[in-house]
Amino acid sequence: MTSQIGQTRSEQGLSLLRSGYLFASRARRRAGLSADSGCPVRMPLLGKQTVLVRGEEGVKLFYDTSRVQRDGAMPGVVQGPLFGAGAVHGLDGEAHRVRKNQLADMAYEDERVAAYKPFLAQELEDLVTRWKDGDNVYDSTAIAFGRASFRWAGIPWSTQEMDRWAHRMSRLLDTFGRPATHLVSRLDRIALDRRFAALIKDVRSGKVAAPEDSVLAHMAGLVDENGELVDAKTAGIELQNLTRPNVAVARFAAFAATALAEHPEWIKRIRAASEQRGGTLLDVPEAVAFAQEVRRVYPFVPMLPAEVTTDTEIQGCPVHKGERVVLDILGTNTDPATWDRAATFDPERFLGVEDAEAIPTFIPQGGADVRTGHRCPGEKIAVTSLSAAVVALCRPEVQLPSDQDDLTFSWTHMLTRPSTGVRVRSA
Ligand code: HEM
Repeated sequence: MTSQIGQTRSEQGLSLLRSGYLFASRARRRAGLSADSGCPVRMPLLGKQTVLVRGEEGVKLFYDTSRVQRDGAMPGVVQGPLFGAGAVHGLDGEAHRVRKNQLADMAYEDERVAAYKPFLAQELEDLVTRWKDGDNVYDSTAIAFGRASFRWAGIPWSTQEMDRWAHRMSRLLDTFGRPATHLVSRLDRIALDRRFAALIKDVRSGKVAAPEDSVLAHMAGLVDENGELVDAKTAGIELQNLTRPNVAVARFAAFAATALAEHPEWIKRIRAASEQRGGTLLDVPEAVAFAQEVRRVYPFVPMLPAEVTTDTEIQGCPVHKGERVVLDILGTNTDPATWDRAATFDPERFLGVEDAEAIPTFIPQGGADVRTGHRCPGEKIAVTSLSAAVVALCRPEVQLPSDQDDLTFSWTHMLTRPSTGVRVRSA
């Protein structure tokens, strides 16, 4: 542990907009620290004193509910379009515990994940066939993951309707939070909220039959901390929060395609391991390790904000009640203090690791505990989707690109991805 603290006195909002994923390392440098320093940095950010933290100590502070809260911490420009108004992400205390447990029961329990796998495998098998006409990994896996999620959730839509909503969900991720496209994300959010609220109302009125014990049936019956049914709009938003983020795994799938193109030795290994298991797409250990390494080093969620509720300190840096603490997600996943050859892409590091979620500094989908904190309940589903897509991309008939347009992406643009979506074709 160190007591060195970085400090910047000028407002850093513009730097956040300009620097994207490089913001945290630039902030450390600007404060006189090295880019990969583990020391906290204090700065004014978007009009509020903020302490930027990373690593194990940072995770401990950020997830300590006796010292921080989420309510009001996420800028509205992100919270509204991305998660939806009143979603679990912004709740605290008992309201959060009760809502979160109902969602984790759906997404985190092994039986629910097992129930998802056949839908996913079917969609990806069909996708490899569709790749004969040429497509891109991002758009095509977004549709495949969307269809698999909606079917898993028991949503009784036609394939065309599933594709329409999966497309709007993936467009949300490409457009929210940017002045030029913000309106598109608002319109998609309004349309999605209306469609999902109508579905919940139809289930509640008996007009639509939700399969017994399905995710849809449980979300239609979502209750608050007083045991009261939550309103249809909020229940619809949480049903989206159990399906939309799986569509978002398409971003990691696009990054995985670039990583495979750059590490062809892993294509051979993953293909052989799948063939040894009869050609399955599911649970291939080499593909799971590859997926974990993609989640560790490729840029997706950059940082998370929370508000400090009591005077405290981190590594000798005072943090005052009412100030903001920002957890550097990417900087924690690649923190040289805890990761060997932190900047090197090496899936080998995850081979034989039984429970990657237990690594305190591996937080691509948040840290600490799923049931008691805000950690994402969808990690098992995300890793299932991503690793199966990795196996599909390693099939002998699949051709990955070598064009730089497909293999590069901006580090200053949030959310980033290769702009082509990574073109793909199967023979
Ligand atoms: C690309 C894949 C995904 C990424 C990068 C991701 C990332 C995250 C992150 C960073 C958080 C916030 C953690 C925190 O605030 O401490 C979160 C929360 C959440 N995620 Fe995910 N997630 C993904 C996939 C999923 C999936 C597949 C599901 C559901 C099946 C899901 C459902 C949720 C829910 C419901 C929350 C709110 C948890 C809470 O506030 O208590 N996510 N996710």
